Amino acid sequence: MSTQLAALSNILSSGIATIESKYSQHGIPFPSIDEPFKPGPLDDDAVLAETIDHVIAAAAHLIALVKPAPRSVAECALSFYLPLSLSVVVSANVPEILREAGPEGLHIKNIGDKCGADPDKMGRILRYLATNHFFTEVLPDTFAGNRISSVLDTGKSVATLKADPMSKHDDTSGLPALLGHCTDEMLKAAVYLEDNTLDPKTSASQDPLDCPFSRAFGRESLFDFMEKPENDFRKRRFGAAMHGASSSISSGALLTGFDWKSLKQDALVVDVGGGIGSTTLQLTKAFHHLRYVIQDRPQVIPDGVRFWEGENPDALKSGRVQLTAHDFFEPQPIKTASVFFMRYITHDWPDAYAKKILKQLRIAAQSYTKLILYEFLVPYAAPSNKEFSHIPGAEVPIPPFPLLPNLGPVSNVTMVADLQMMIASNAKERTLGQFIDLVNGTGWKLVSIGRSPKDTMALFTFEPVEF
Ligand SMILES: C[S@@+](CC[C@H](N)C(=O)[O-])C[C@H]1O[C@@H](n2cnc3c(N)ncnc32)[C@H](O)[C@@H]1O
Repeated sequence: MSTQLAALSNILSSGIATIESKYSQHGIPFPSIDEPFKPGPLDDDAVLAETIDHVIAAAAHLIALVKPAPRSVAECALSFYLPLSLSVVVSANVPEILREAGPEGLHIKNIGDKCGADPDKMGRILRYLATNHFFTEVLPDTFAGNRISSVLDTGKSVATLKADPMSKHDDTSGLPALLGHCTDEMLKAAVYLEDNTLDPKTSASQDPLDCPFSRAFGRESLFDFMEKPENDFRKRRFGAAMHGASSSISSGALLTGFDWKSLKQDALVVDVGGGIGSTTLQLTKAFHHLRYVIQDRPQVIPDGVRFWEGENPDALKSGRVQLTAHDFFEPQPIKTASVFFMRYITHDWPDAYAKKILKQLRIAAQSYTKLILYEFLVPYAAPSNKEFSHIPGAEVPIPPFPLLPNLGPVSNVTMVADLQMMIASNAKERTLGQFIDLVNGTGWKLVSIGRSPKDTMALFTFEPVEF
């Protein structure tokens, strides 16, 4: 019987061999960390995606085994410096400054001059990031961008960013915006996690305002907070961050987890709480025969119009895509939807509130209407007890020994999204059992779960039932 160390070593060596052979079969080199990130021809290769997940899980498992436990704790206790350092460099436009400097990089004196920060302090922050493979220290005190830092780059010139800082995140990938949202308002709220979890006044509360965000910023929702005039930059950044969230993870399950082609010509898809419409944009690119309505709070609609005017103005002009204000706690005015779709909505609300949203949609549904939720599905770190194995898509393959059933840190995006929801609104990402509990009594029944390699989210399809 193989030891854990030997089994992990085998997963790593066979995984690396598979990765190298896949790349050599396609006649392309494995991407260098010194080159900017670019989507590649193998990005949708399912075998490669699974192999990479196993390699990541094995490498993390190996580190957990071999690193002395006191060192694990001490390093973890100080790991908050990583997002904090990234926050500094993104706000100071360092990824753009270093892109303009090219592969030779720039000395910290010049970086400091260009971003108006003390060179010594900026250099120390950059060295910590380079030590963790964000950026490269090409010569002592001289830094260049690399593959990881390239995704923190808005793609705009430094001059443009300085001339119009409010628009920094408009028309970008949204990943620098996602980083900014997480390391600004969310990180400032997250430091209250311990106080909120252990305070008997808030510990068991389901009130969205009894959350760490309220402790940090006052008793108002994240959305009300964003809509204050002084938070206009944060609101625009949040819209872009949601777009970044879609581009950072494959949307495989969105497109393949439900048979969108089976919907009739001009069937209506309503993206409820659709934000600026970044998910609808992906659907419109893939499914031309459908009509789409994006509903959100009135304050969000102008940002949505601006987004569509940049991305696909014809869709608005032709009426194939419409943006309308609607409060999803109020009766749903559209009664002919083929699909009520929601991404990142149930995760924003504790069960009692999310149930109200689902009930309003059920009241407006026809017998043919489907409810589709595109959300994270929290995987247990324990083996499945097969409770829901009758639902297509509920079970996933068991990874090789000794990897955790949820592949450990491969599931971290889902795990931290769950904590992020606890911070923002006392809400949650849900396990499958928690989704079943959520829809119980709302008139919807889960009929399938669509998943796709590389997509950390799942597409849940529900059909109406009596309630
Ligand atoms: C996490 S964002 C998700 C946006 C979009 N579904 C996406 O995935 O890009 C949550 C959205 O819910 C909207 N929202 C919050 N409260 C709402 C309400 N009562 N009625 C309608 N939309 C609401 C917010 O404005 C925000 O756009």
